[in-house]
Amino acid sequence: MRAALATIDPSPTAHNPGSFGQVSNARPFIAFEKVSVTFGRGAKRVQALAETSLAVAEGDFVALVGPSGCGKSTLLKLVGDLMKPSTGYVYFGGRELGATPIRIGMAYQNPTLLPWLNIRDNVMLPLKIVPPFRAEFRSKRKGEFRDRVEALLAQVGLAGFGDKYPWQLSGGMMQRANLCRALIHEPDLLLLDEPFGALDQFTREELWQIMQELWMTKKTTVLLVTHDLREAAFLGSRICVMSARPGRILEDKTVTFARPRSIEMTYQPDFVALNQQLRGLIVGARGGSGIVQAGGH
Ligand SMILES: Nc1ncnc2c1ncn2[C@@H]1O[C@H](COP(=O)(O)OP(=O)(O)OP(=O)(O)O)[C@@H](O)[C@H]1O
Repeated sequence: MRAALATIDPSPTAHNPGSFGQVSNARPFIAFEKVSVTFGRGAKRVQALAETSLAVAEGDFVALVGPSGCGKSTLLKLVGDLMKPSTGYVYFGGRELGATPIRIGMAYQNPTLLPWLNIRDNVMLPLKIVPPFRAEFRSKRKGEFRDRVEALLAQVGLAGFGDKYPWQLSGGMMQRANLCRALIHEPDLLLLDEPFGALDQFTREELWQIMQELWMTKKTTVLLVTHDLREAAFLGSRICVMSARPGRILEDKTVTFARPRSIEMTYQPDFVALNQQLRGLIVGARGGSGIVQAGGH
């Protein structure tokens, strides 16, 4: 195990073009250094991720896109410490993952709210579990922590819904509550794995705007996995396009559209052009069949 981050070569290489495009020589907040992941052995061996390096600055919003099965979720699992790389290292704040406590918030496609808790208690759950909040949970749960939950619920348009139970909410409302729960403990890093994938288009676009506002106010570092190229370009400050399995980062694009971004903006020519460019990269990565998953322009 390596304790601290050796210098990662910040220059793009032929093997991994442009993957450090945005990051200076400064120590990155999150770094994947030559990580690869292989599952199984022998005939059942599957290489999910080819040797991949990626540096993420604090406050970045990085969207990961790429063909199905290319290893996007695997990258999130690595940084979430849910699995170890077969080769390479993952660093947080310059030290190998695990050496420094990291607070992580997660939201996936299906909101995992506990059905026996009301929305307020669901959102408050991380404060009960995660240090340093848990030490003060008993004394603050009816005061400061409750106020914090109510403020966050109001920010996502759920004021007055704290007493409701998950089954009393629509899918979009549950996902808003899910985002609140992912953010209530002020995570260092927010991991989003297709969190809006199951929603209808209008609800999804509403949630993009809410997510953008949350990110702009909280400045949390975010890694988002999505199949929706409009979503990636609306939310991301960077978009990393991955190759087909075994995935690696083919292209690392900085998205410079001014914020706050509006839904109308996504129909403007420069936004559409970016989407087409991304789509072309993914079609190429898939072998040029022209069929891209839902959401691509
Ligand atoms: N535990 C596992 N055992 C064996 N293979 C696995 C395991 N987990 C993932 N894989 C394989 O690794 C590859 C990458 O999976 P991953 O979920 O990271 O892809 P993805 O890009 O997120 O896919 P999608 O876009 O379809 O959600 C896939 O081919 C998957 O089948």
